[in-house]
Amino acid sequence: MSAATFNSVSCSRGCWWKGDGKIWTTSKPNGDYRLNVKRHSVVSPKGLSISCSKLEKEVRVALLGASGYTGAEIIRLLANHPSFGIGLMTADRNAGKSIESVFPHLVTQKDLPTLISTSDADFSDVDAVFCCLPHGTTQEIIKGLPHGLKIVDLSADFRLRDISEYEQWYGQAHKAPDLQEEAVYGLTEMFREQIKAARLVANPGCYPTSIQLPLVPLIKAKLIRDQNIIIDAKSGVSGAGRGAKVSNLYTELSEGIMSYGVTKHRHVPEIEQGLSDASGVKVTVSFTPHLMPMSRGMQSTIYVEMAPGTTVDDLYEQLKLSYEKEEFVRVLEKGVVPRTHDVRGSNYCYMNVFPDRIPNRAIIISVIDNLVKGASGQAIQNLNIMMGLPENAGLASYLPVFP
Ligand SMILES: NC(=O)C1=CN([C@@H]2O[C@H](COP(=O)(O)OP(=O)(O)OC[C@H]3O[C@@H](n4cnc5c(N)ncnc54)[C@H](OP(=O)(O)O)[C@@H]3O)[C@@H](O)[C@H]2O)C=CC1
Ligand SMILES: CC(=O)N[C@@H](CCC(=O)OP(=O)(O)O)C(=O)O
Repeated sequence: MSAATFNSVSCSRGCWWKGDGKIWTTSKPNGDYRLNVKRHSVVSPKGLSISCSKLEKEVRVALLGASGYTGAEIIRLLANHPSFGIGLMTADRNAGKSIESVFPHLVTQKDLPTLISTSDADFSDVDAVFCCLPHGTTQEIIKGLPHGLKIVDLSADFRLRDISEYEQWYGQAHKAPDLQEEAVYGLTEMFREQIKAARLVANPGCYPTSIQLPLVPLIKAKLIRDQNIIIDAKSGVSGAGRGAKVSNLYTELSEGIMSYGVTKHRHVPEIEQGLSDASGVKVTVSFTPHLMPMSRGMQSTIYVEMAPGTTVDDLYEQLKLSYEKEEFVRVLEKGVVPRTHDVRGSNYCYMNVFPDRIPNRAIIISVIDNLVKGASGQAIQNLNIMMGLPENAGLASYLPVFP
């Protein structure tokens, strides 16, 4: 016998509920209670484990890839979110486990659903999806989701407008070109208006976030030359995800620095897409990422040529002006060096600009936490906007963790 064969039950609080096994309503005031039924253990109304709880979090989100680093970070950040509750969590190798068995630091997060395989997920009870799956797996999964859901995809699968460029840099054909056309690039501070109306937001990569935030306003204002931009960037190892790789072993990483993806990192086309849009002509950059012996954090040090007659003070004032109303982007006092330590665990980007010793050149330093502003924090910022909530909901209370 399944839950659908009866239509009225009472819960442990003693209130009566009506329903069909899937959707339940109660006569409780304002309908702000949710009935919790363990559907898989249903034998009869008598055998049901039934309780109801006050519905404080009215937006139900699904978390695909909850057993990865960005998934865990979304769970951590949502603990303080006033409106987003997690209704569904998926995993691959970890399907069938509880979240605290995968991430013991989340043991205090009670009432989270058991991790299930993405292919077993039922989306009928959720309003929105955070997709934290590896790139290359995401297009087909998102294509199969019910149309009414708001989706923020943290992977790179919908970031490049030109699908031939996706194929060139990611080594496989795009599997959802129609969806690519409707996807909105989720660099929040730049595309807020488009994000409001979006159904699918492509959350930016961590390096592109730390690089575009300082460069886009300066290029738009024509204060720097849009050519000969050199970007030297460094990331904590969590940027590579939780999957085991020899190159990410402690012995390989500790007490050393490693450049990787030299001249061919897949974030190049994403960075160049954003900078070219800002400039109006094709921009190419020299970009070299480095793996640092730290778990999280990202710094981009960017060398630029200033436009004729422009000073470093002009660049500084433009950045100040561009971000004066932004909560999560801070242009530090003149001369103060941004440090990854100062944004760790928070959704902030800190930046500053310095004169180079070579005339007409400037050095920009931008730092973020790759897992927060570079991934899960910006994803929540975007879903807040998509759901018509305050943009800082659930994010403002996270101060950086220092040291
Ligand atoms: N880490 C970072 O700093 C950033 C990451 N991103 C992007 O966000 C996405 C998630 O990254 P991250 O959390 O670091 O990655 P992880 O490798 O830590 O986690 C990946 C998640 O996806 C699940 N998974 C893996 N393969 C499949 C599959 N074939 N089908 C269904 N589920 C699968 C894993 O399940 P299980 O572990 O149970 O096998 C896990 O839950 C990636 O696209 C990444 O590029 C974006 C910005 C920054
Ligand atoms: C240290 C490290 O390996 N970092 C990742 C970037 C993480 C990121 O921004 O992610 P996606 O584009 O994958 O979403 C890399 O270089 O591929």
